[in-house]
Amino acid sequence: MGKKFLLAPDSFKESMTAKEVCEAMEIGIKRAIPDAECIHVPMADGGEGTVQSLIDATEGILIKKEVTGPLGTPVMAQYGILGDGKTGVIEMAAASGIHYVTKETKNPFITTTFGTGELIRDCMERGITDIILGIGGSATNDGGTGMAAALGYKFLDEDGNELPLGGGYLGELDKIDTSDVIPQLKHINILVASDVTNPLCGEEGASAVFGPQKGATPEMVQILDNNLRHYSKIVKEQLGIDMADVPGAGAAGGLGAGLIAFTTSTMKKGIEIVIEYTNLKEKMQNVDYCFTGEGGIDFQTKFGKAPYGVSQAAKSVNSAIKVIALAGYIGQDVETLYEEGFDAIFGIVPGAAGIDALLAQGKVNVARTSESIARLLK
Ligand SMILES: O=C(O)[C@H](O)CO
Repeated sequence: MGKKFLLAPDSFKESMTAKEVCEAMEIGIKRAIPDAECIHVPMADGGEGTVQSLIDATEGILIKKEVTGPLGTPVMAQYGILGDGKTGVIEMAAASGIHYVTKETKNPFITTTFGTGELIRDCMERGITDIILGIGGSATNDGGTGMAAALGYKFLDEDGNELPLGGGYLGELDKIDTSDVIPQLKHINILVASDVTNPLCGEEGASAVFGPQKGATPEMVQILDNNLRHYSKIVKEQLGIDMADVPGAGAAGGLGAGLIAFTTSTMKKGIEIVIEYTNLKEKMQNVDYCFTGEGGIDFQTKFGKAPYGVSQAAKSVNSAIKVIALAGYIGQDVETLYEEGFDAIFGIVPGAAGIDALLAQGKVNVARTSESIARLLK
């Protein structure tokens, strides 16, 4: 009987989607072992590429939707519906990401997560009840108020006027009006995959740590931080929810906090969500070898990146499964991963070349490296 290989790489950013990496791995393996059985499970860790990988892994569909971008102008975003037909998967950056602003236009006083809320609303209108929401890579610092506004919450000043969108105005927040919240919202469960565990405010908070990359000067950081503190005080007083110190509340400019306050949400590590929704462990039964990988692998891989999740899953299913990782770039202290379930780690780069050429040749390099490895496994 042919050897059984499970192929579960993350994408190699700017070079290949996770699905393309699976295909290139299979080409290489079959050159060495023609009767090898290859199971493809494209992976992700909750960040960029999660929608594509989960759609590919579950045979879901991609939905395109025009929404309000971070600067208030329309952007064309996309999200996924998984193969089960009832789970939506959204990357907040698709609607509210930092790639929509430039050096000239970035301004966390006015950027908004409204478009992320519109994507959630679109899911609801299609009868979706469960949403996986990857948060991070945002242009925003609005505490998720824009997202909530798209779902019917109103943020009012002391004269009863609605505040303009953006984190710069939250210092004037006096009342949160819930009378127009979309009723179905309470039936939606959101599984939040956050890229960081920072709290909402303070030295480790959203404004201080991530505000500068979104265009905040030191003075703006101070104002934004005070505004988020004031906002969390009002939420606590009026809605009885204390979100300030929840790990991840400060992710995506405080969208983490907004999700806790205004929706039924659970935060979980992105890779755990992906492992669950792709049924990775079930697919690992009776597997001989597990190939994984990512554009870059180093000691940080063990802090929740996809190849780490895959190695842990494989060893928990059967410690005899050999876990083999491929990467374009192998970085610092990679040998520490040998204690984390990785059996071998291979670089795919054949020799010195410009980065553009290497990115363009990703599939060839993955296939060749996979073939070489598979020749040892015949
Ligand atoms: O979007 C951001 O603020 C960072 O990615 C942290 O979540």
